[in-house]
Amino acid sequence: MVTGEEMRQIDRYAIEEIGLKEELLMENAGQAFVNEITSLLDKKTAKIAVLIGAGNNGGDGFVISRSLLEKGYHVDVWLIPPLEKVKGAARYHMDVYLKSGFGLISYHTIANEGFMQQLTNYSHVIDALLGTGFKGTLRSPYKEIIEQVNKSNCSVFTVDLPSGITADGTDVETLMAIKASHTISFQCPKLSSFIYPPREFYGNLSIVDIGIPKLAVIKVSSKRHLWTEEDVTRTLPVRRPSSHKGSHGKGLIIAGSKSMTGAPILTTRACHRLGAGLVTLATPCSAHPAIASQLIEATFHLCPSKNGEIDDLNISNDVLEKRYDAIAIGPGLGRNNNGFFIEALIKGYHKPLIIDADGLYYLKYFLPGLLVRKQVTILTPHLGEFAYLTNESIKMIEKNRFQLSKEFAEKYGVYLVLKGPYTIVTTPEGHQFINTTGNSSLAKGGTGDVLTGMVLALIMQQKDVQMAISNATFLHGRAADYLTENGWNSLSVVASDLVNVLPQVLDQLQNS
Ligand SMILES: NC(=O)C1=CN([C@@H]2O[C@H](COP(=O)(O)OP(=O)(O)OC[C@H]3O[C@@H](n4cnc5c(N)ncnc54)[C@H](O)[C@@H]3O)[C@@H](O)[C@H]2O)[C@H](O)CC1
Ligand SMILES: [K+]
Repeated sequence: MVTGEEMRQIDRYAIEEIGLKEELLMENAGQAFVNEITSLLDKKTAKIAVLIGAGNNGGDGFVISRSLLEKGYHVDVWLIPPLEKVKGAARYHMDVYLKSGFGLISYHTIANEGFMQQLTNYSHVIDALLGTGFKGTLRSPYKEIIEQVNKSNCSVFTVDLPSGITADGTDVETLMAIKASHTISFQCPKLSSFIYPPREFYGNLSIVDIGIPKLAVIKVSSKRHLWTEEDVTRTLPVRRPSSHKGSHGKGLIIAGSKSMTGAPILTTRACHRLGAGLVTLATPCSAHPAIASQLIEATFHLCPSKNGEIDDLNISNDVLEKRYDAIAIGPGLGRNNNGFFIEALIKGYHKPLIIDADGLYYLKYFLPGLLVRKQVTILTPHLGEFAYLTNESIKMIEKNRFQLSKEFAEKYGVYLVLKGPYTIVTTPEGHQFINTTGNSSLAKGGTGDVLTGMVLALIMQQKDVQMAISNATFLHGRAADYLTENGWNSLSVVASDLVNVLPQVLDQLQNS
């Protein structure tokens, strides 16, 4: 996962330090693009317009056009800028294209509105207008061309990233960009392909290798990575036959209130489902009867309640440390008391602590306590909770999810799980791991409570905290995908469905 600048540095390193010629990389890019799309194009019926800009994205377009024409596809090349504006590697490939005996249409030979008419002759458009070199606001005639392509009935394949989208996805205000059905991106996914709303313009995304040596990527040391199924199957804890319930962790969940009894049930069930050995639920005595009838595997620690919510934990930190390997606090806690027991835990419980939901509401007043806390602390806010914690607007967070979560995690020395499509797990050192599972069925109450229970279960069974969190996040999203792929309508998935299909999801992974 790279920014535009990091991609440029990777390119430069491959070309200048390793000595791969840019023209070669461009040839590889064009050929890889064609290999990826031929299965989607019917050679007999497809009529393809390749729209070519002035930079190297356009250069790719010349390689793509030459390759498709050599394969017998019906292709028209539309060169948008005047010929003399095409430079460098793009110029090299334009010359190769022309000397291979193929022609081009210069956009400037037709009036602007004529182009709209022309588009009706094509079934497909290949967008090689702008790539990672795009910045600022779209200049003419690209703006008009993009509007017309989006209005046409053509199916659009876009080269590297949709024209009008920046690689970093920061300026999401005035989004005028190519709406692609497929994006074939080179070597590394760009940040904007995992940020909404830019992501919506990519359509189906495939990443193709264009022969850039891994050393070039490592040298630029981008600290953002996808957390893939391969990472999960490689790192998920495997049960040892000799294990016993004590070896899979004893967790405490502090959650629930008289008016919110479902959240602690979801969190506790999810924690059991993902293999925790022993789970105790600390909940106000006023909520206990309603919850206890639903949870047979859990034990309880009853807390004095005020306003139907936990008023005090009524247990000392050193007893907590002796009894529990980790604590998760927050689901359904309520916000009507002072939450001082959370501050006491931050200061005095020297083992891993997960703070979620209403726990984050109180945390806002105890943030300085995080600056001195040395032990593992995991925060799992959604966009709204993170906006509240940081006093930023949700829009601001959405535009700068990577940067803002990195700054927060590094400042407070916490693992930050910024939930949403493409949940980002950030470590205290600022490494970021992006989740790629899940769907809109997760956007409803209770799903966050389930994730909290899953994170608690795995951090007690895996040494590496980031891997445990990323695995929990992956499985959580994969449960939602499992449901929608097996007949559940995404509207009707409820949080407890996620918990119920975890065995199948684990089974699918371990047998994949
Ligand atoms: N390793 C790789 O990823 C490779 C990538 N390749 C392709 O190269 C482009 C990046 O090429 P670059 O020349 O840097 O820029 P672009 O082609 O994206 O665009 C520059 C071009 O666009 C004009 N421009 C910039 N901003 C605007 C604007 N707001 N409005 C209008 N026009 C604008 C600018 O003037 C330039 O003329 C990358 O995406 C890949 O597709 C290599 O081909 C192979 C290796
Ligand atoms: K493009």
